[in-house]
Amino acid sequence: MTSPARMRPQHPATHRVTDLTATFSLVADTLDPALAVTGVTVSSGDVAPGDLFVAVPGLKVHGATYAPQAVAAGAVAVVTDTAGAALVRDAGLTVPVLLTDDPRAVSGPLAAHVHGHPGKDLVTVGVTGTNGKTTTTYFVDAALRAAHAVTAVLGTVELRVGDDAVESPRTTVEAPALQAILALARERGAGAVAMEVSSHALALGRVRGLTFDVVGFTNLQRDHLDFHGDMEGYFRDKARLFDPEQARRGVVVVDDEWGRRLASSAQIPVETVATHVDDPHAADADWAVVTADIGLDGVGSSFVLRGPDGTEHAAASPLPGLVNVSNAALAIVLAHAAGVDLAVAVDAVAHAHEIPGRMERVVERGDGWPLCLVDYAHTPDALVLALEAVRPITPGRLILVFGSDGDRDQGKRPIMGQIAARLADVLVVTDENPRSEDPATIRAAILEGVRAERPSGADVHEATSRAQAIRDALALATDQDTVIVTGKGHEPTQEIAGVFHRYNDRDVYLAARAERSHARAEQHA
Ligand SMILES: CC(=O)N[C@H]1[C@@H](OP(=O)(O)OP(=O)(O)OC[C@H]2O[C@@H](n3ccc(=O)[nH]c3=O)[C@H](O)[C@@H]2O)O[C@H](CO)[C@@H](O)[C@@H]1O[C@H](C)C(=O)N[C@@H](C)C(=O)N[C@H](CCC(=O)O)C(=O)O
Ligand SMILES: Nc1ncnc2c1ncn2[C@@H]1O[C@H](COP(=O)(O)OP(=O)(O)OP(=O)(O)O)[C@@H](O)[C@H]1O
Repeated sequence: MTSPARMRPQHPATHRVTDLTATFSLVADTLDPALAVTGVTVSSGDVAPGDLFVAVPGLKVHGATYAPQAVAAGAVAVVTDTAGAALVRDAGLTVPVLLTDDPRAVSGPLAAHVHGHPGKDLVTVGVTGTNGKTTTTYFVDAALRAAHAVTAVLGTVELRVGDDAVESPRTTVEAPALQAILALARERGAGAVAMEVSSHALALGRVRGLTFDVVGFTNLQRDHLDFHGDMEGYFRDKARLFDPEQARRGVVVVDDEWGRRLASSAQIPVETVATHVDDPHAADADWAVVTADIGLDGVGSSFVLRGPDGTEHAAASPLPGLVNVSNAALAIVLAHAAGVDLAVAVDAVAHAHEIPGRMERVVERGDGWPLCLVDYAHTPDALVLALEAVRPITPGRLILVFGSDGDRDQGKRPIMGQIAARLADVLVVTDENPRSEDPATIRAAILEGVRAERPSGADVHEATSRAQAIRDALALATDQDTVIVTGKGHEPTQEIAGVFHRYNDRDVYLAARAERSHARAEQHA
C-alpha cells in the first residue's frame, strides 16, 4: 500500500506564489514573484517539492518547529503566524514566510485554490455523527457507484479512489491532504465522493475549503468528551457541517434529541429521516421507516421507507441490526439528494458489499465452528446495539471479547463492563489500544463494571493479550454460539506503551481456524 501522502494529482497545476498571497491576503516579507507552488501540506513528513508548508500552532507544538525538515523536503515557502515566523527565522531559514493570523483555517481554502477547487467538479457527500459514519458512507458509495463510473470513498477504513486504496491515517484527513485527494479523484475521472467527517475534523477545520453537495447526520452519543469538553461542545462541533460555507443541503436522522435540534437549527435546507418504527416524531419527518424486519438469518433486514410524498419503498440493509436499517435509510436519502435515482439507490444499498470490521462475518457457523464476527463498537451505546443485533442470530451463547481504549474517556470503562455483563453470556475482557496506559488498569476498571452487574463473576475471563482472548473465546465456543470481538473493527494496528504493533482481529480468527483444520487433518492422516 502506498502512503496517504502519495494520494496527490499526478499533474498538479502551478501557481505563482504572488497570486496566492493576493488572493488570501497573506503578508510576505521577501518574495520572488516567479516562485511556483504546486501543493500544500501541514505536515513536514508529507512535503513534496513545490509545496507551501502551512505551519500551524498545534495543541502540543508549533508546526514551524518542523520548518527545517519541510524546507529540506522541498517546501518553497512557509505559511504561518507571527510566532511561527519567529521560529522559522530563529532556525536560520531564508525561505519566504507568508503571514496569516490563523494558519489552520487558511490551509483548506488555500489547498482548494491551488488544486483548482476539485470539489466543484465532483458530487460530494459528507457524513457525520457519533456512530454509523463508516457504514453509511459505504452504503452511499454503493449508490453513487450505481450512477458514476468512478467514485472515491474516504474515511476511517481507507482512502479509495476508483480501485486504488491506501490505509487511512484517520477518519478525516487534514485539509490540504483532502484537497489533494479530491484533485486526484477528478484527475482519475471520478464523478462522486462519499466521505466521513469526524467532529475533530470539524473543530480543526479539516473540511474548510470544500462545500459539500449534501451532508448527513447519523446520531450523537457520548464519545470524545476528552476533546470536546461536554455534549454541548460536541454538538456545536458537529453542527458546523450544516452551515452554508460547508454544505448546500443536509439530511438529518431525527431519532435522537440532538438530531431534532440540528434539523431545527441548521443554516441550510434539511430533509429529516425518522428510522425508529412507531417513533412519535416520525409523522413530522420527511422520510420515515414504517416497518422493519430484522431478518433472523443474520444477513440483513428488510424495511419500508415512506417518502415525503407518502409513497412507500421496499428497501433492505445488507448488515444485521436495526442500526443498519437506520444507516441504510439515511444513505438512500443522501444518495437521492445527491442525484441518484431513488429506485437505483434503494437497490444499490440493499446489495452493498461487506464493510471491513462492521459486523463482518469472518467465519460462518458450522462444522464445529461458532459464527465469528468482528465489529467496531467501541462506545457504550454502540456495544448495546451490536449485542442486541447479534442475540437473535445466536442459538447458543453470546461470547464477547472486548476492552476499552487507553488515553481516552475513562468514564466509559465500567459502563462498557456493565453492558457486556448484562447482554452477553460469556465475557473475555482484554486490551483495546491501551496507548500509553497500563492495560491492567483499564481491564480493572472494566471488571469493576462487570462485577456490579454480575457479582458471581460466572463466565467472566480476563486475557492479557487480545489474540489470546480470541483464542480463549474460540476454545469455549460450540457451533451454536456466536463469538463477537468488538472495539477495533478493521484497524490494522494496536498501540501498546505508545508503540504501534501490526494486529488485526480478523487474522487471529483465521489463523485459529487454519490451526484447527491443520490439527484435524493430521488426526485423520
Ligand atoms: C486532537 C487532534 O485531532 N489533534 C490533531 C492536531 O494535533 P496538534 O494540534 O496536537 O498538532 P501538534 O502535534 O501540536 O503538531 C502541530 C503541527 O506540527 C506538524 N508536525 C508535527 C510533527 C512533525 O514531525 N512535523 C510536523 O509538521 C503537525 O502536522 C501539526 O500540523 O492537528 C494535527 C495536524 O495539524 C493532527 O495530526 C492531530 O490529529 C491527531 C494525530 C489525532 O490523533 N487526531 C485524532 C484524535 C482524530 O482526529 N480523530 C478523528 C476521529 C475521531 C473518531 O471519530 O473516532 C479523525 O478524524 O480521525
Ligand atoms: N446508526 C447507528 N447508531 C448507533 N450505533 C451504530 C450505528 N451504526 C453503527 N453503529 C455501531 O457503531 C459501530 C461503528 O460503526 P461505524 O464504523 O459505521 O461508525 P463510525 O461513525 O464510522 O465510527 P468511528 O467514528 O468511531 O469510526 C458499529 O460497529 C456499530 O456497532
